[in-house]
Amino acid sequence: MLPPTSWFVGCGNMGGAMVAGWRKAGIDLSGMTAVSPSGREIEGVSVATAIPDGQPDWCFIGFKPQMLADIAPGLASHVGPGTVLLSILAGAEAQSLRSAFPDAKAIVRLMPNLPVSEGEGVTAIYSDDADETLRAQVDEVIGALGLAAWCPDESAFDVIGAIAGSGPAYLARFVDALSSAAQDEGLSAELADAIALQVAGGSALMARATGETMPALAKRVASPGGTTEAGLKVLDAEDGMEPLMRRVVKAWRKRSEEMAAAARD
Ligand SMILES: NC(=O)C1=CN([C@@H]2O[C@H](COP(=O)(O)OP(=O)(O)OC[C@H]3O[C@@H](n4cnc5c(N)ncnc54)[C@H](O)[C@@H]3O)[C@@H](O)[C@H]2O)C=CC1
Ligand SMILES: O=C(O)[C@@H]1CCC=N1
Repeated sequence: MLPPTSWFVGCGNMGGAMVAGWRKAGIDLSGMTAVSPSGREIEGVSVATAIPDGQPDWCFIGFKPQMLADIAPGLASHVGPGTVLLSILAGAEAQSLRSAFPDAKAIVRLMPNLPVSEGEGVTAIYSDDADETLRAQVDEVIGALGLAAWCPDESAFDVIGAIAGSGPAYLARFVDALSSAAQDEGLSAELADAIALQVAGGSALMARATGETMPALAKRVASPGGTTEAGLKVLDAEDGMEPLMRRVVKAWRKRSEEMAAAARD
């Protein structure tokens, strides 16, 4: 579980979701301090408005990637040879983090997504210097938030980030588009939103329970020559869903590479 002392420097949307997930999983957070300039209360952890004295066992960083160059110089002396640095910053590569925190015991990159707050998240994990003991500890702590996926390299880490880290936003757009289409056909916004979300949630739950593949699920819904098939023809067209998602992931990767280059400077 979490070591005796841990800090979460920059505990906003995403950091707060991780804390909520650990709370829900019953993880002991008594040794965790969130460092947050706003001083906003975060249930379950103590909050400091400035970096405290000392060096924690683990130091999570969860501020915006663009702030790394501003925050790291003041934080680095607190990340000593006994401190593991765990970063959720998109785009900041292990090598850049190592330069910013040269004394860290190990550098671990995490790419979580917001459903960690419900214990239903996906978190990509990468480290090139964590030993077996640390890997097992990280596995346990991150595994409490949902699926924990260790990546062999940062390229795989980026792919998981693209589909899981950002995935809730992409899925939100799909569900919203389904609702908008229903509203165009005359349903009220309230009913259309509720139905679109129930379709997404229900289908995901069913597929996970049965282990059914997505093509098999679609086939089971679409009667030959029926209404679903007519709709699927639009989604399956040459300029349909798959090429669209490929463009989405390519745009993610391009932006991630730009951010990685900026963090290297
Ligand atoms: N939102 C998401 O779904 C995901 C976000 N991430 C990563 O998480 C990080 C944070 O993103 P969000 O939580 O969405 O942003 P956010 O803006 O909600 O959180 C950033 C937090 O950093 C704090 N902060 C600002 N200056 C600070 C300072 N000098 N010292 C300490 N804390 C400071 C802010 O008060 C805020 O609470 C980013 O690096 C992003 O790449 C990663 C995966 C998913
Ligand atoms: O949009 C971002 O850059 C972060 C990384 C994944 C989700 N949010």
